[in-house]
Amino acid sequence: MRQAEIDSRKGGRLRRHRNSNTGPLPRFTPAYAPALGRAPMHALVRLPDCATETTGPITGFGPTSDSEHVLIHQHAGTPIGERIVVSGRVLDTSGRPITRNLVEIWQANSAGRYAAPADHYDGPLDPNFTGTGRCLTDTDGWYRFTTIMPGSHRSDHRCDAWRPPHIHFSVMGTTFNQRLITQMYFPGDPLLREDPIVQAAPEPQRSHLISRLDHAIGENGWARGYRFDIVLPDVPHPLPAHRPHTAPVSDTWQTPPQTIGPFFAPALLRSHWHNAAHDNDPIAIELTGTVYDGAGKPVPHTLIETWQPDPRGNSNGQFTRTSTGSTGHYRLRTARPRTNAATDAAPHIALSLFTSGLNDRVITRVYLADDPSGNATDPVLAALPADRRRTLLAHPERTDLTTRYRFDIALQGNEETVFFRV
Ligand SMILES: O=C(O)c1ccc(O)c(O)c1
Repeated sequence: MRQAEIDSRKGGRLRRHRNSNTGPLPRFTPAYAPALGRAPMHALVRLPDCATETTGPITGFGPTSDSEHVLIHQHAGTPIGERIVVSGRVLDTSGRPITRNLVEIWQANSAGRYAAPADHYDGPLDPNFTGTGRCLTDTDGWYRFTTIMPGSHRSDHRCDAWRPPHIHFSVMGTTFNQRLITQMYFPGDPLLREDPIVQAAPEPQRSHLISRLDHAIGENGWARGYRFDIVLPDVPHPLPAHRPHTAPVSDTWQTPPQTIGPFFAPALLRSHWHNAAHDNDPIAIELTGTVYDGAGKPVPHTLIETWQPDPRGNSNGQFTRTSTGSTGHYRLRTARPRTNAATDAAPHIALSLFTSGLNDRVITRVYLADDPSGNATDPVLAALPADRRRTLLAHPERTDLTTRYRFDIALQGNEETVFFRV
């Protein structure tokens, strides 16, 4: 199909989106091809502030070693490329530093190739570069990585399109609401103007995706420095006595999300993170399902994270992270959700889904279908039309060892899952 034809079909779909007054999803962009089959068509449903989404995993899974922020020392030899230091502060819009918070990055090597099995671009791999790093912010919200300048990646969606060199950033934030995945770009890059992922972010936020050359951050004669600050939305803070360190910034300073893309696995996944329950926990449940696109096809390389606060209302809840891998299917293990002292909601699990084609994550809730009396009291379920309410129910499938629930997620189509705005 010719590009003009593709664009006009996409345009038609987008117009229908607008006319039906249901969407599109914020930051939907038809020029970013996988968005077409994946961006939900229904408007996001506003969630009331509730303990589930206003608590969070705080540091998530902390780094296991100090060297994880130096990406050029992870192998026996030195990776090929220009050395750079990337550093900045993580703040909220009140100017409060987000401290001891997990920042994770991943990027292509200097030839534009990711060391991820899902990347089939034929640029050379560098045996000395994985391109993944992690660190915790310090007490002023600073993070710092030493890496190499990424090359431009050939887009899978158009053979004549090259992504501007970029570094993917994942920041846990202090609550489920604040969780952010974005991308950092480099100043003066002519590819920025034509990249549909960058362009999907509205100005003035778009310019906050572009780092600043900063010699104070680099190391004289050894590495160039780039400054990239990340501003998360303000949320009720778990530490009310905490004093702002900088002046508050306006909401338009918030760092916009950017797609996770398909190549996050080496950076974000560890083999045990899909399991938040103890091995012999009698109340653990398994949650399994498939993520579907609008054509009913499974969606591979999708990141799923779940969160449920401790039922006593403190912040030691359960967090899981897993992916749909190459099959589109996911499996995780967590505690059976219980009634939470701090909410009037029926037991449920909060779930975020990040995938290529979506510049922002989508958020949903998992309720258990075998708790009809509890679900009948839930104000969020009650506010939904009956035919959409059922998309939030996980169905039990008994096994010998544990209770397994099935929760399929449809990004589009007749059974489109209800997605929320927080
Ligand atoms: O969604 C994608 O296909 C895609 C590919 C490569 C990237 O670097 C990226 O950010 C997204």
